[in-house]
Amino acid sequence: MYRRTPGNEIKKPHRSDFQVLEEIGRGSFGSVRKVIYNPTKTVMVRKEIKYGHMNSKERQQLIAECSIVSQLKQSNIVEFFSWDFDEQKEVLYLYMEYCNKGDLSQMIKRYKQERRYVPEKIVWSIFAQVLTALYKCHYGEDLSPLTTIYDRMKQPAKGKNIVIHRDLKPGNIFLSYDDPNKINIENSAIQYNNGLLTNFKGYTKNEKIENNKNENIDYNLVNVKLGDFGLAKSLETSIQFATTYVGTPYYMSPEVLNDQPYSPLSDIWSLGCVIFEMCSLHPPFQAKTYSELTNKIKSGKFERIPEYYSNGLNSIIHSMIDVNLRTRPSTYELLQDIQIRTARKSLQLEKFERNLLDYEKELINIEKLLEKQSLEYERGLNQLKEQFDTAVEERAREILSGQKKKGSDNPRFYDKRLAEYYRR
Ligand SMILES: Nc1ncnc2c1ncn2[C@@H]1O[C@H](COP(=O)(O)OP(=O)(O)OP(=O)(O)O)[C@@H](O)[C@H]1O
Repeated sequence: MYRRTPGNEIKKPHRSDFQVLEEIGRGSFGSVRKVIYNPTKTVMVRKEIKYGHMNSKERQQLIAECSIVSQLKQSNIVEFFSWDFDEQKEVLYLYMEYCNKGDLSQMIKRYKQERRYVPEKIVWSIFAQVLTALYKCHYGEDLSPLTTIYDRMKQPAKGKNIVIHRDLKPGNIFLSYDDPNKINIENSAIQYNNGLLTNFKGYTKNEKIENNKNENIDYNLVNVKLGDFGLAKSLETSIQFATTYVGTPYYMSPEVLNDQPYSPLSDIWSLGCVIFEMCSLHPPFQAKTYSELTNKIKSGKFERIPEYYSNGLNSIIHSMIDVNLRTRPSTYELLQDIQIRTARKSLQLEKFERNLLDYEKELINIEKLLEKQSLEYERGLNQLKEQFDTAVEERAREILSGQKKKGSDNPRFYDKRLAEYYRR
């Protein structure tokens, strides 16, 4: 992301390096737009956060959290590229990886509209990927790949750099196909034409966005990316958060509702609610009023997920939505579950297979290129051979007729052609 300048020093991207495209949504703190980072032609999102109302302490906290989140690099976490300020407008811009297949709330909505359950294999796969992201956040280290599903996992060290998400909900779990940047440029409302950005022919912006909404997505193939975290903490204390946060706390743990501090286990409660919703197509606790909802959450009583799903899945969800913090499992403990291990192993194998296929495609391309080069080489050689034969014939005719062509008495006239022939 950081490009090298002629002086070879690494330069932080500037706002002018980004081409701003269409708005893809609006959150509590401002709009989210697609952008292109011109030096690498990469599609990203730019999220804006208006900070005018914050006092200097809150601003400093926001910056500190940006820098923590920017260091969280893991393939199941939305990559954070850079940020900058527009001091006049008092807006902070965050530049992040663009996830091209929407988020989990949109996926749940689709299944609900189609009156279908999300297949259990997809539920486990998404569950395992979010846990992999949470492992990085809660323990500050990457989860090692599994050799077999029975591998013993070493107990993670007590993390120094613990990051708690604090706002885990379906809308913050993003979905993406592999190589999103390539796909995005093709699917975008604009396209490259000889290096210039032009409007996509035949589509108005809105039609194209609408088309993307109706596009077929194979949820077996999506990569899960956890996004939008950390920042909630600094914003939560701000006046804007208090006045604009209108969301219902469906995923908030009872301890947080009771004003106790967030802990990694609060994320586990929220994740339990998200997985429940993926199965039941509605959150575990619903109510008409805020106080009825918080009472239900604090009681911790909710129904079984539909019979369509296994007892194993039902019981792991119930273990997570547990009011008792002492018995609620940690990320590490959840990763021991045999179904989670199976889902992780199968994701690893699928990725390996995809890499093999890519490798095979690359080999086929190289083979075609070599074939083309060898044909061109042969054609060139034949041309030279013809030229040489013609020259020899001409010379023979000259000798026989006793005539001389200008320059042909110079032996180098023929040597040069011969040398070229043999050099080839
Ligand atoms: N990295 C991303 N890739 C693709 N789409 C994104 C990305 N980040 C946000 N979006 C989309 O932008 C829209 C607004 O997102 P944002 O996270 O700001 O708000 P929200 O989650 O809807 O609400 P809140 O601000 O209360 O969390 C959503 O439709 C979301 O799916």
